[in-house]
Amino acid sequence: MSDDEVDHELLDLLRKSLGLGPPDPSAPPETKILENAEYIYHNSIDVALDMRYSKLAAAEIFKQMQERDYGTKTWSEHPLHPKSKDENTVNFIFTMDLLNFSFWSEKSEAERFAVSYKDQRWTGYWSLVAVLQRALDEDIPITTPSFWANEEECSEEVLKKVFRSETDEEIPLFQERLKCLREAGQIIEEEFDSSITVLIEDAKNSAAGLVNLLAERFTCFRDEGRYDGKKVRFLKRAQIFVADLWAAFDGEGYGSFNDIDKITMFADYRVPQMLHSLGCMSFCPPLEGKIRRLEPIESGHSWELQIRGCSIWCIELLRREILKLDPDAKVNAILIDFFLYDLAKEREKNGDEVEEMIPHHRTRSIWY
Ligand SMILES: Nc1nc2c(c(CN[C@H]3C=C[C@H](O)[C@@H]3O)cn2[C@@H]2O[C@H](COP(=O)(O)O)[C@@H](O)[C@H]2O)c(=O)[nH]1
Repeated sequence: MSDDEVDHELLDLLRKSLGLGPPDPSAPPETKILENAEYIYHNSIDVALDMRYSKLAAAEIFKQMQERDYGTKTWSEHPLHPKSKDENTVNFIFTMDLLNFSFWSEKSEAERFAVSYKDQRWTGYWSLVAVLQRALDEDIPITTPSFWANEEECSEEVLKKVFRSETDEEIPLFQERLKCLREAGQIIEEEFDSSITVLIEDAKNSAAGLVNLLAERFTCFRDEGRYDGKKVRFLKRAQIFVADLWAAFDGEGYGSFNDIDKITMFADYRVPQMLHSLGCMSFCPPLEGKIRRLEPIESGHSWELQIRGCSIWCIELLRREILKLDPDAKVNAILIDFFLYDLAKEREKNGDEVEEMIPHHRTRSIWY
């Protein structure tokens, strides 16, 4: 019996013993991600959050977001993000967030995987966006699910060309990315009429519902762990897919969700680094030492789960603090997260303060 089935079995027993009926199918969907993050935070001994710095950071973040008029429209202003409000952008975003993981390299800045596109050299997340845009320019239908499932047309050789690098280093986890494409292509063809918009429509405008649907039907989106024996969900790429849709479509059309504020921060490796540099999050000496020595932390390790869970909870605290400053603030976990990611990349680009920042933690996985 899988963990899931055990959980359901126990829940059913508990319901019966309390004289409760079966779960109400009409109840709004929940992801349990924020609840799990709070659980991790309250049971963390190696990662801590600092309330004073979090209050200061919340005020500063809110001030800068207002000064920059930071909102959903910012998403489309990024040079590489698609601008059209149509199905092509839906497909682009799905492909992007299917593969939106693990860009960090052990090599130097000059030797790491990099993509040259539109006269610029892109690394990290932006190298993936550049790869997709370049492939489309070269008439390779890289954002079409039926293409991914077709091993003749979408051969490993074609994908090597799609993901070709300016350097000798190939994109990290190339084989895992290929598997994600194959799995997603097959499932979308078999269960969603080969259409990502059908998948979105199945969630009936619920952000939480769409996140749960992705986690349920695609193993490559099932980003979960076990902390202190309890199953915890992060679902980072499923959540950022919904968030990217919402931002790209400015909350309309395919980006229209009636519960978008149920989406939490995306537990990646860049935003926790920002939270540390803002003084909001700190690590016990052995963990901090491991991070500073760039030593790998294995996926699922307690330290990794604490970093991810406490980061999600920290952004929730920042969100609550901002709403205390201004109850009408148009701010949610998504926009705070996006803002902190963009701020991290701005700092990296300007080269300022980067030395002082702690390195990001090194976990190699397909989850983020
Ligand atoms: N929490 C969070 N994680 C994010 C993003 C983004 C990009 N989102 C764009 C969309 C809207 C925003 O305005 C951004 O322009 C990528 N990542 C994650 O970071 C890592 C890549 O880091 P680096 O190697 O340095 O590029 C990798 O785990 C990737 O999955 C985000 O927004 N939030």
